[in-house]
Formats: sequence, C-alpha cells, structure tokens
Amino acid sequence: MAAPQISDLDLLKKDLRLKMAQLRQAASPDDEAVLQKFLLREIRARPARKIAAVWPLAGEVDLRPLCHALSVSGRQVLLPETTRKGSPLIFRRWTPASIMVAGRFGTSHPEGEIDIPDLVLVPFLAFDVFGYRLGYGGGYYDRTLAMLDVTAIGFGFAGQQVDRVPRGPYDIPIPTIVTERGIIRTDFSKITMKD
Ligand SMILES: Nc1nc2c(c(=O)[nH]1)N(C=O)[C@@H](CNc1ccc(C(=O)N[C@@H](CCC(=O)O)C(=O)O)cc1)CN2
Ligand SMILES: Nc1ncnc2c1ncn2[C@@H]1O[C@H](COP(=O)(O)OP(=O)(O)OP(=O)(O)O)[C@@H](O)[C@H]1O
Repeated sequence: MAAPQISDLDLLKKDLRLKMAQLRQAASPDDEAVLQKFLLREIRARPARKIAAVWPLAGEVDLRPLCHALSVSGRQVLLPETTRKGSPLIFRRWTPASIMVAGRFGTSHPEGEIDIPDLVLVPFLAFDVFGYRLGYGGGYYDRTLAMLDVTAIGFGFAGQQVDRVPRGPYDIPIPTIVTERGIIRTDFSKITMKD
C-alpha cells in the first residue's frame, strides 16, 4: 500500500506542534482557575443543555472542576471517545459518578450513553485571533464540527496564541476562544475588508 501523502501544510503544522509542545509550561493553578471561571460564565450565558468537554491529557487545561460544576448545575456533560483516525469523535454522557476507561492515544472516556452535544468545548495546542486552531493532528475536531451544527468554544492559555495558524481546506475557525485573560470573539464576518 502506498504511504499516505504528507503535504507542506501538514509539515508546517507538525513544526508548530513541536514548537508549542516545547513552549508549553504548566500554567499556574491561578490561570487555570480564572480560565474556568470565564469559560463557565460563557457557557452559562448560553441555553445549551448538553455540553461536550474534554478529559485532560498531560499538560492541558484540566476541565474536571468545570465538568463537576456544570453537572451539579443541571447541564448534561458529554466527553469524547477517540474513534479510529479519520472518523469524527463520538460523545458519551458523563456524571461525577462515571467510571473512566482508557481509549486511543492515551485518552479516557466514560461508558455512558452516546449523545449529541449542542455546545462543544474545543482544545488546542495553538490558536490565532482569526479563530483557527492547531490540534494534535488527528483532524478529529474539524471532522466533528463539520458534521454537527453546534456552537464551538475554544479554550486554552493566552500563551498558546500565535500570529497565524497554518490553514487548510478542512480547518474550521472557532468564533469564541476563552483564555485566562478573557474572551476573544473571533467572528470577523461582521468586519469590513479594510479592517
Ligand atoms: N483532552 C483531550 N481529549 C481529546 C483531544 C484533545 O486534544 N484533548 N482530541 C483532539 O483531537 C481528541 C483526541 N485526539 C488525539 C489525537 C492524536 C493524539 C496523539 O497522541 N497522536 C500521536 C500519533 C498517533 C498515531 O498516529 O499513531 C502523536 O501525535 O504522537 C492524541 C489525541 C479527542 N480527545
Ligand atoms: N472534515 C475533514 N474531512 C477530511 N479530512 C479532514 C477533515 N478535517 C481534517 N482532515 C484531515 O485530517 C488531517 C489532520 O488535520 P489537522 O492537522 O488539521 O488536525 P488538528 O486540527 O491538528 O487535529 P484535531 O482536530 O484532532 O485537534 C489533515 O490531513 C486534514 O486534511
């Protein structure tokens, strides 16, 4: 079988992934708490009932306190199950009593029922002010967002911002990004060309 084609864009993204992984230093617990406060406020301002969060991978923002807070306040938390490469994610119901099981690439997911979110929190290694993001390279969130008609909110630390994330045809910009410094509205559709 022929080896999969790797494009220049894939190489640019790979470079940036390495750079961001090297830059990544554990943010302070204060930053993490402030980020979750902003994120919770942003979610609560919306009517979404089923919110897809993530279970942390090493070095990522730990959204577990947010998952608990959302669940306690009556929202249904969903967590992704990492499917085979090339497939969209599936989401399963989580409650504080859920038992997490090991999945692909070091991820964990609950064994709860499969459900469809109406709001998806999207992790990244890097983001830009236009709402483009760089993930781990699975294309999972791009495939998932292309399929679902849902609100997406990106979250991460301000230090993960870069001037411009390399863009590909499948990359879907995220209209709202939350960091410990506040909320970034990236929806440039209302801004004229001269801006
Ligand atoms: N916390 C969290 N959960 C998440 C994501 C995430 O970014 N953060 N994902 C966001 O999409 C999905 C998982 N995506 C992932 C994609 C690749 C690798 C990974 O480690 N890939 C290996 C290469 C694996 C291979 O091809 O054999 C690597 O990069 O070394 C990890 C997670 C769903 N769950
Ligand atoms: N909707 C899609 N349909 C087909 N291929 C896609 C789609 N979305 C992404 N891809 C492909 O998947 C591969 C990985 O995409 P990319 O490098 O953008 O991942 P990523 O955004 O870093 O990862 P993730 O979305 O999992 O966080 C690329 O080759 C890309 O072209």
